[in-house]
Amino acid sequence: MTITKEKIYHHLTMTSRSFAAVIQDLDEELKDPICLFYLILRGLDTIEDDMSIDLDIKIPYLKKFHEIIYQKGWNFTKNGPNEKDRQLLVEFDTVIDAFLCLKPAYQTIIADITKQMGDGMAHYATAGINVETNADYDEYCHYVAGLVGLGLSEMFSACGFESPMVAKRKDLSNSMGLFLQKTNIARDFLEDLRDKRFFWPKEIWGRYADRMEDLIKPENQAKALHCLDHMVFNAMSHIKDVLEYLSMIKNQSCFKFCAIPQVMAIATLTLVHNNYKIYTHENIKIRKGETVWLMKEAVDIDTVAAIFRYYARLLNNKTNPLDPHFIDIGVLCGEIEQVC
Ligand SMILES: O=C(O)CO[C@@H](C(=O)O)[C@@H](OCCCCCc1ccc2ccccc2c1)C(=O)NCCCCCc1ccc2ccccc2c1
Ligand SMILES: [Mg+2]
Ligand SMILES: [Mg+2]
Repeated sequence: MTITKEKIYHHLTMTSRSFAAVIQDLDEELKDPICLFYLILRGLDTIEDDMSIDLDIKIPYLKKFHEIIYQKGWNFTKNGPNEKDRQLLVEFDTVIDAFLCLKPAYQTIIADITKQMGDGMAHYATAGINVETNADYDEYCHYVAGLVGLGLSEMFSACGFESPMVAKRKDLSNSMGLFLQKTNIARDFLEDLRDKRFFWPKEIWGRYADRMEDLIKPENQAKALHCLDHMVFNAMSHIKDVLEYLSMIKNQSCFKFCAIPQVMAIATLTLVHNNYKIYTHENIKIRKGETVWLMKEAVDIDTVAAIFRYYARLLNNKTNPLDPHFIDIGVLCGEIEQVC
């Protein structure tokens, strides 16, 4: 391993518990391109997430990041001291050196997704622009996660591991990202509220409270749980697309890479559903043993479908009959059972 490669995989393990493992298990042809795709977008996200950076500094960086990745020697030291992945940007020149060694086809895919994501993040970072409607919510999640799915599908098809059809089904690739991102947004309500980051759409929370922060008041517990279940129901709407996408993936290394984050997400969503701890605790996550079991089991479409069926039934059993979405969740779980 050259020094650069060692540094690259060090940054990967430092910035992501969940994605580092699945990226490192990828076939040699895709491991470096996807690792760098991850690090470049994590670098972009580290600028987006840092609320201590003035907008008139932040927004230009978000929009020009797709050009910065070609500038040898570039680093960024404007992150606040508490920004969790700031070291990645302080040493970003190593990422750029490795990116410039990739095959041009991968460089082009990465740069194109980075440009679109940066433009989308800049739009939603603009003062006064918030996630208000369900359409805004889908659009924001498309920018920060759906686009990752599109880029990954393009790489799978470009290297020949998967059919060109995988890159063509942008709707399914987009849903792969939306399911993961919406699960995290439902899970991280309290952390994001503390950071004054509002991702839950007003079209949803507005039906249960006058202000989003009212959801954490103990006297609003029943409405807060109905709101949470509405967010869970919204995320579940992507599951059919996720299963259809996974059924297209034939290469074993690509399949595990795609399937593991999805089964972790359905397990997390089931834990989050109807769980008042979302409003009282941060860092809610599934048990280590469950994670190990899911990573071992998610090896083929039949087992993954069975895992989704298992959690859909678990989630349905947890649903409170008084919940306005009780019927809808039951219908959706029934559909999942049919698709699987
Ligand atoms: O700061 C944090 O730690 C969390 O940040 C969240 C946020 O700020 O909203 C948020 O940041 C989003 C912007 C940067 C995207 C970074 C990323 C993530 C996973 C990747 C996997 C493979 C290749 C490239 C990848 C790029 C975040 O990390 N959300 C986690 C869900 C994103 C899922 C992306 C995704 C989409 C489709 C996929 C299909 C197959 C396999 C993995 C997939 C992964
Ligand atoms: Mg982030
Ligand atoms: Mg972000």
